[in-house]
Amino acid sequence: MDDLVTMFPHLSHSRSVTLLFLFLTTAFLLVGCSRKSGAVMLAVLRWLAAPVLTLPWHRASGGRGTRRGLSVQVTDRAVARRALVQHSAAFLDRPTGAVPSTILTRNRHYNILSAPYGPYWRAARRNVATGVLHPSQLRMLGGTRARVLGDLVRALKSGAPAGESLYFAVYSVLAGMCFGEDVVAELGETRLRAMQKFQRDILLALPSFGVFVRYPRIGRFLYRSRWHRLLALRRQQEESFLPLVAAIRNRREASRGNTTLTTYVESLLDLRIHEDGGRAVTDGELVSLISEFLGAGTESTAAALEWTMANLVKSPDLQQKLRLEANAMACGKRVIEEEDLARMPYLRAVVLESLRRHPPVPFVIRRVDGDDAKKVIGVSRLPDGGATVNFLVGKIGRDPAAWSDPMSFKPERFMPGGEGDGTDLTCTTELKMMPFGAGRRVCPGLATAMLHLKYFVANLLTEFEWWEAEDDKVDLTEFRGFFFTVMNRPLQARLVPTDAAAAPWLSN
Ligand code: HEM
Repeated sequence: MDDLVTMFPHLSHSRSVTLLFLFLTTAFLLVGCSRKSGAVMLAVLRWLAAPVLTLPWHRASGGRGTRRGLSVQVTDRAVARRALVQHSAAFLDRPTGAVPSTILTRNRHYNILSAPYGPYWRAARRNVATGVLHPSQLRMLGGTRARVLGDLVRALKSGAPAGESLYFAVYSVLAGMCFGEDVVAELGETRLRAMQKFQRDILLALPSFGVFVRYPRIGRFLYRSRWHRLLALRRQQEESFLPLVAAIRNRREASRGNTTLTTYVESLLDLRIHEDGGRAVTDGELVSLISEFLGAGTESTAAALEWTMANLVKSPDLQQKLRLEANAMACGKRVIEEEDLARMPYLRAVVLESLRRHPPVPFVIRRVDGDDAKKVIGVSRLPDGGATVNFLVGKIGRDPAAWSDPMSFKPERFMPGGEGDGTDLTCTTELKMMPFGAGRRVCPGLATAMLHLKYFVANLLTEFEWWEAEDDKVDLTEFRGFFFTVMNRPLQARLVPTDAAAAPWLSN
């Protein structure tokens, strides 16, 4: 039954939905509610879906975008920039059901990713971008990063699997930024790991919940066990996060004025939506915003970190070149910190090449309507309710017109004089790759992600030599999840400590 989720990606068209509803009701009445009825209904729905998905919409012009059904796919860099940057006002909303929180809360509690363009989105986005993700705040988090790096290095030295350990490290840093170091310390590693696990469970289960957004009225009756699972997962989120929020709320009065560092939860408690009567963020929104911060921030950054380390394992010569740069920076220091990273051009090149070659978020998606959008995507009319435009991030970053030998991993292309020299990740001046999206809804975590990627890669290379395991070769095959592109098999590597004496702080 899972393929129903992908079968009806665009059934928002009013006629299709009416037709679907009539058929479904008839089928339901005919076959009754027995378990076997599911298979019959699936066949009916499949049959019903076929003509809807093959509506003869014409091809989009203005690049190599092709238009199928009610969806436009853009692979051309110029079209992507024209749409997302130059005509950003027409490309502001994401389609309902394309983002996790919309699905999990059935459109009831928005976070930044799922919010339609408007006062709530503006306030929530400004809060995170000028608050916890702002470079001035990141600078104050050196202690959190060093604590997590220490735990990570210890785990790797004791033989913990590389891929899984990288994910937990990224999650731990973000949890520190979200709740504060003291709350995370009180939680302890076991509970933090449990929180990360259920966040992952949600991500894996989400694709199967899309039916409840598309069929809000009948979905819960047709897919009863899925419905109960969705409610249970959301309840688990609330039971996990809200007690932490309450603890922070009680505690912060005491520390008010004593610290310049504001955690994400504290900033959310202070947030007011001025254009909406000055209201505070509701508990439902709080849970969705926290879940987004931990989920979107971890899965994307950790996937990129894993891809980067995997490519370095595959290319010992590149790894050694980067290690020399890192060692020169580490010289006599406990850890390579933020200010050092800015002086490591090859490190930046390696991370950028990894994001170009393996962007963790495979597409950027928008719901569009109106004349401006029509002009940009090159169509004369749009169906009722607009169209979905899908910018294929991976293809754009591998465009042979922009990148020589685009499938190869060559960090040198981002060094001075290379074709990627000066690449603008926000795509404001030029769009050559767009791993963080573009335009007004570009990822607000860009600077944070780049800092964490560079920080972990640099320090992990000074700590270890990363070799391919004899019996478990690194496999660079991609697994396309619903929201993220990750390694098909988690990274395994043979780690050789470079010099235990160089890191005496780890023996604490
Ligand atoms: C390597 C790491 C990351 C990658 C590749 C990535 C990628 C993306 C992409 C492609 C988008 C969609 C942009 C668009 O539609 O134009 C996005 C949006 C978003 N990202 Fe990230 N992201 C990363 C890290 C983070 C981090 C660390 C956070 C926060 C902790 C974060 C929070 C968000 C949020 C809140 C949005 C929604 C923005 C909006 O709708 O206004 N991301 N990200």
